[in-house]
Amino acid sequence: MSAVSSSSLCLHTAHFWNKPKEFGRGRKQQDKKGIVKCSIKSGNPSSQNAVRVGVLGASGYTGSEVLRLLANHPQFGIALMTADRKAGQPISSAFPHLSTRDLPDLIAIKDANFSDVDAVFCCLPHGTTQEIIKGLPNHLKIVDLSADFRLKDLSEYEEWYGQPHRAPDLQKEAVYGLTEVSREEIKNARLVANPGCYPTSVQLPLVPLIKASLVEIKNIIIDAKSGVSGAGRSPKENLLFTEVTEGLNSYGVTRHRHVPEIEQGLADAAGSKVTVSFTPHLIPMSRGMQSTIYVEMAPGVRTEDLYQQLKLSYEDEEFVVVLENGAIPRTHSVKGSNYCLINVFPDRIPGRAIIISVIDNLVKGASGQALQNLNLIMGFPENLGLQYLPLFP
Ligand SMILES: NC(=O)C1=CN([C@@H]2O[C@H](COP(=O)(O)OP(=O)(O)OC[C@H]3O[C@@H](n4cnc5c(N)ncnc54)[C@H](OP(=O)(O)O)[C@@H]3O)[C@@H](O)[C@H]2O)C=CC1
Ligand SMILES: CC(=O)N[C@@H](CCC(=O)OP(=O)(O)O)C(=O)O
Repeated sequence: MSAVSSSSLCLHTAHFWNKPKEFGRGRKQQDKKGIVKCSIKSGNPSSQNAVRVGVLGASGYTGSEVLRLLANHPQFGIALMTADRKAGQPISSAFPHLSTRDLPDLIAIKDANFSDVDAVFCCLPHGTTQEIIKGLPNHLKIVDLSADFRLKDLSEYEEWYGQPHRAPDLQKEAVYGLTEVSREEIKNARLVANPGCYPTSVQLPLVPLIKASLVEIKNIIIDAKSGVSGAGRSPKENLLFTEVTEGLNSYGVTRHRHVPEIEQGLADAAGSKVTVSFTPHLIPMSRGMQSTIYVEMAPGVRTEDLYQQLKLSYEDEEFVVVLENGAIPRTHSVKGSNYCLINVFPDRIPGRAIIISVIDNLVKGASGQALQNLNLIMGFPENLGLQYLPLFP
């Protein structure tokens, strides 16, 4: 796969997701290449014009989730969508659930012309993403959902990802996009490294508690569980129905690549090195993630203090909700939404507390947070296109 070609297919139109397809009319508006004509000017966020967005990796789970979320976005129009194996196909063959809207066909990245695009969501596998982003034109705002630009320390990147970083200069420029923590930096970023799903579910509860010195930064134990969509759409033997259903699979024990990402975020909050025990598990459900976090409280601190601090930290946040005392956060309560639900409980072991945090791995853990970040970059209200209630049951 190569970097972007400028002599390639040019898509001069953006597709507005906020209107359902007009059956019988929409098709008539297509030109010979099947491109739907819409009179949408490109990206001046301060005016009423639409921002023209590209989705790289639109045939994957996070890419399709970006498309679903953009359906309710009044300002972002979809200008182009890429795939690898599925390049050349209409989106309806990759994702029948998206076939009720007029969208561009999937194309290879090498055939994409970004001259008329303002911003991209990069929903590609980690490792290959850095080369692709390196080849993108400078005018683009980029929210990268992969892990490629998350670790500031390049030697740590090499240690955990097993290869030297191939775009170190871009790495220096990237802003880590945990929205509630780095909002102001994100607003001015060109390249945002969207956090991993597990790190999002862990950092949202722990960062305010560590910043307030309410928990000890040693002895943090994280027991985390993810639905299978967290592993992406490419076929893998360990993701077969027979391997996953009716079972619980731990993986990456002691060496999951989200360990350094979590430790980096917690160290920033603490101002000193933090080491965590982190064990992820695959559970037989499509989407959803829970992190159960065991912490030791600072001397004299009570569980109630942790609870009040979390309440205070997130009282003005729309998407992070600290539940009422004693209520259990459940993955069912966040499915399809951008919410993170948190609560804290006293442990039977004196001086310790148990924190439970749940998110939808594909929304707050990926595409929803990415949209939150692009809204910020483009100067729009952060919640635009994200006010979905969870799907329950
Ligand atoms: N799934 C999740 O819950 C989360 C995922 N992430 C990260 O987001 C990124 C995307 O994940 P996800 O959507 O799950 O992955 P998928 O495997 O579902 O999708 C990957 C996408 O990238 C395309 N692709 C694969 N290889 C290449 C290549 N060499 N060149 C160009 N395009 C390529 C695929 O095209 P095709 O289908 O045609 O092969 C597909 O569109 C990953 O980095 C992942 O780690 C982050 C947070 C959560
Ligand atoms: C269930 C499952 O396999 N989950 C993925 C995490 C998904 C994610 O956030 O990955 P990135 O860091 O690549 O963005 C994993 O454990 O690798």
